Amino acid sequence: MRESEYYSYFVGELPKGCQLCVKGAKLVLFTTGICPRDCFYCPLSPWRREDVIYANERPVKDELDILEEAKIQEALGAGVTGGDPLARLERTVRYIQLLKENFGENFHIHLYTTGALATREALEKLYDAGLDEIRFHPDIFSPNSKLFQKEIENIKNAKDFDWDFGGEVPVIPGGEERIRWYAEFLDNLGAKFLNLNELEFSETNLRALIDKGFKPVSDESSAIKGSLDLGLELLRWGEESTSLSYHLCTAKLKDAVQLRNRLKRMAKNVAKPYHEITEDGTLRFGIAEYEDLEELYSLLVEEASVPKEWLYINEKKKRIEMPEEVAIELADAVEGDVKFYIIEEYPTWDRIEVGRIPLP
Ligand SMILES: C[S@@+](CC[C@H](N)C(=O)[O-])C[C@H]1O[C@@H](n2cnc3c(N)ncnc32)[C@H](O)[C@@H]1O
Ligand code: SF4
Repeated sequence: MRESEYYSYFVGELPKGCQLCVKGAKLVLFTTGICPRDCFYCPLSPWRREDVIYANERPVKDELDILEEAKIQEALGAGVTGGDPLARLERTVRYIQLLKENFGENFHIHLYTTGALATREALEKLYDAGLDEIRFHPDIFSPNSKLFQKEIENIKNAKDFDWDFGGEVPVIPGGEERIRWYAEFLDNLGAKFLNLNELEFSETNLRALIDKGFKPVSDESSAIKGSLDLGLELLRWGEESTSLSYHLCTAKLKDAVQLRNRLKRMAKNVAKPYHEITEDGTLRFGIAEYEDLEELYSLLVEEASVPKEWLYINEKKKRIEMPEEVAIELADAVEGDVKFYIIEEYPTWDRIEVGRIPLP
């Protein structure tokens, strides 16, 4: 077992999908929130459990939204996710074709599924559309359920196609026997890898996790205590006992490496002349807030002589955006009720604000 340079651990080689993901080069294509399962650890928010479509954070109204987002990210591939993308099979197949048609054969596409809907016919359609890699997440922690039996039967179909296939499950403390069973099942089937995810809480699943006795690692982390250590133990076991590759993907990898790298790729394509791109891939700039934006704009252009190309009236957020240095200077010079701030935002479609410093 080795530690990667991205705070994760592996045995053998990282699946191609992971290699591109850590670089922030995988578009996250969420083709539906519909899912045949109801895992107690499901991290999806209620509005993501509907039949909604997103390319990263961008809601998809038509196919152009997907292409636009992939271009902004300079994506080299996509991870197709959900819900269960197979719950809307025709749509998922169409999007895989669309990405391959527009970005070429080498645009690497992997897909996550429960396996519940992965009939031979469904897999054939995905394979014919160009899917490169498929990851199964059956309900291994509820082995007596009917759905689980069906998932396991379906997964056996994956070996008949010339793609990379494997498993991906969260490491639930106490679930080691089940994970070992799944690793052996995949190994006997001739699968390539088993990915293990450090268990994380979200607003949605926190209650259920606490009720089962799980606890967060610390106030700063979304990881659950005991999951990482168990994952490491499973990798050591897997290295000895199976010929699969393993990747233990940590909460820290997702937050500190994958997200940061994706933001950096996107920032350079969305930054306006008044934005500074920070080391974390966020956009930093100044803003002025005032009730009459037209009046404020005239004041800045005519009296303070700020070049127009440095100013942007953001009607939606009711503010004027500008370079940080200009806001600092103006905060000193302009009197009255205008409020100046330095802002840090993600370069994502939803432009989440991650920092706000008021200027005196
Ligand atoms: C976010 S899901 C997306 C696809 C699909 N909904 C699923 O669960 O397979 C991708 C992977 O995340 C993992 N996962 C699910 N819930 C998790 C949680 N609370 N913490 C960490 N990983 C989780 C599973 O291993 C799953 O294969
Ligand atoms: S399979 Fe994924 S989307 Fe479906 S309930 Fe489980 S965690 Fe949620």
